[in-house]
Amino acid sequence: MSLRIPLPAGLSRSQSTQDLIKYSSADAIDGIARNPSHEDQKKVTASLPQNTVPKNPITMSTRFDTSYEPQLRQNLHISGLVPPVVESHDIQIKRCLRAIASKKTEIDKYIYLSHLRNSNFNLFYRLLIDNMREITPLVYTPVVGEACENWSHIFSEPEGMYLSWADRGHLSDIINNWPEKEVDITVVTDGSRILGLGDLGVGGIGISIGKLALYTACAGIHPTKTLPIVIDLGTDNERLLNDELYLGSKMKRLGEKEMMKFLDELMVALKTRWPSIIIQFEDFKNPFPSLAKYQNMYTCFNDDIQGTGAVILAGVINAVRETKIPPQDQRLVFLGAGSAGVGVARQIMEMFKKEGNLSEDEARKLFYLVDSKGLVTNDRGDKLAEHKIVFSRSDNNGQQYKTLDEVIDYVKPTILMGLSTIGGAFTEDIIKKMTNFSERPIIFPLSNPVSKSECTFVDAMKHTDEKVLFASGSPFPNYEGKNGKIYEAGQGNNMYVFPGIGMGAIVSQASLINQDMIYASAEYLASSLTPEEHADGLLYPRINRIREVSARVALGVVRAAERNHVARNPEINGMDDETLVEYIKQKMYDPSAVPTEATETEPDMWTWLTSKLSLPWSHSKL
Ligand SMILES: NC(=O)C1=CN([C@@H]2O[C@H](COP(=O)(O)OP(=O)(O)OC[C@H]3O[C@@H](n4cnc5c(N)ncnc54)[C@H](O)[C@@H]3O)[C@@H](O)[C@H]2O)C=CC1
Ligand SMILES: CC(=O)C(=O)O
Ligand SMILES: [Mg+2]
Repeated sequence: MSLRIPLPAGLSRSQSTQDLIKYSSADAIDGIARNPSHEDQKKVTASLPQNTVPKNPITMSTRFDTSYEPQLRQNLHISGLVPPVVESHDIQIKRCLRAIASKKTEIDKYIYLSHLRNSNFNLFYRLLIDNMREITPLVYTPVVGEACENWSHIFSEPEGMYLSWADRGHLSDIINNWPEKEVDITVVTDGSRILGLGDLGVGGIGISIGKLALYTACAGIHPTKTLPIVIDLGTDNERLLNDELYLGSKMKRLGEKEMMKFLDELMVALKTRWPSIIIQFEDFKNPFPSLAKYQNMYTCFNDDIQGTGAVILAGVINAVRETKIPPQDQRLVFLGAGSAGVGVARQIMEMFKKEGNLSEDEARKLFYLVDSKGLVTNDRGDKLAEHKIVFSRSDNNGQQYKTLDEVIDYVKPTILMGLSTIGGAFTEDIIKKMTNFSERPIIFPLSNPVSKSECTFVDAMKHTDEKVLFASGSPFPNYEGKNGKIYEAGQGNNMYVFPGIGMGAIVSQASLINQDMIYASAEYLASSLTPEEHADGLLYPRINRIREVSARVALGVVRAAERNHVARNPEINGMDDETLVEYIKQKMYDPSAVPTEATETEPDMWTWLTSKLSLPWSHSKL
């Protein structure tokens, strides 16, 4: 039985890795995707609706780019306010890279990059898109974790909205304070479980900002159309409560009831101001109630349950194929039975049902979930949280398995997943044991940031004699094998799907984001690897191709939205895959697409200054 998922129509597997790296050029992206003739390509583009090509207006925070020609500077009234040289983004990026290299700590690099984003987001995104592998870890996991932990100490500009319990009853008015007229997508966290770092209170806004930066870099959602939000319902983090610099409300975290009340009001406020807004829930300690309540009412999804489920499903599809063991003969142990663990287990179970022709019950029996109390069983004596019940075992003959070691000996798994927040939990002994149960053990330590990863890439490679099929939540450096071969660690992080899910929902104007759309994101991701990536043993595409990959994921999401009758954009009716993917790409923000001349309506310096003074921060459009 083959698990190979067919490529979406038009996706070529024939391009070289070198080509892929040049994805920032529109021609290169097209070449990778379809390898069309130039004439074919023109036909596709000509058939697109005329308003597709996005405008990229000069905004307050792109106003002082040194790439502007003298005439444009005059029109913008910025002559003399920028150094005289006119230089390309490439040259400016060299300066940025030098500046980053000169910073002594990673958090200093993070701070520098935040300032760059706020002072010239076109340059920031050019830098990020062209250097995904190097810069992503500085704006996302792992460094964003450190930033969130220290948020109240490094804070200098708002960059998003802080909504507190004291604001309830007025959330609509407060949402109206956001200076941008159009918002396509928001990431909302309550800061209660940031990566594997626990309750970081309002510092959690760093994760909303980081996720949205990736929406822009990976899927081309315009930066001004993204809105990071943290809801501040207190914190149980004593360090923060005792810190005079803490920026949030100094009170104990409120309970589930208050949170739902607050979210009810927030959802209405967001939808009232921006009726088509996509809402992504992120890093809630208990995200199940909000997903259950809102998923059929709003265009929303939960990244930790659904995004993670989809991205790991994609990696597992590719890894299971390598093991040559059919789904019905796989056995999976999950360390961690929280939102991510259960979300991932659910998605893989769906795939096993489909690909292995298994009933729900047969598929479910392949999964063994372990939480802080041991193997999740019906008779272990505690009241199980609702989300765990579906995977709770009843075949343990009254025996309770308390440690991961015991569970491994009992289950003899072929697949080991880590979503536990326990760094180093996959010991040498455990990794070695995995080689007894499968020639190619699948070991995915997925907890973030790196310090919480259940094992390192080096350990997984060494202790399995380089046989492991590996993916981690945070990036690991390459590993040089015994024969000098260089192995790359797969990054099983929801960043491979959430940008495409969001973009797909925006492009299709989806009224809802349902399971079929989430599952499609995994299928299209799994099938997006090039032959070279397969040959190199990768489970995920190389990260420098992520913009191309996100367009493919978005295509899958749009197709699923259409199948499920939740797509509302009449422009996409009847488009074939080739035209649709072109349409998606043309919607993508390109940081280099700046106008060469400003219109006469550009304000002079005085108007600019007054508008800047009256606005909370500098991203506002003129
Ligand atoms: N790679 C990725 O894309 C993603 C990774 N994650 C990571 O997964 C981790 C968990 O996230 P959530 O499930 O949302 O958190 P959660 O708090 O809902 O779940 C954590 C789970 O780990 C279990 N656990 C805690 N200590 C344990 C111990 N000593 N032994 C065994 N189990 C233990 C808990 O009982 C719970 O079931 C975090 O580190 C997060 O960063 C989450 C989402 C996406
Ligand atoms: C990646 C992510 O969403 C998390 O670690 O929570
Ligand atoms: Mg998360």
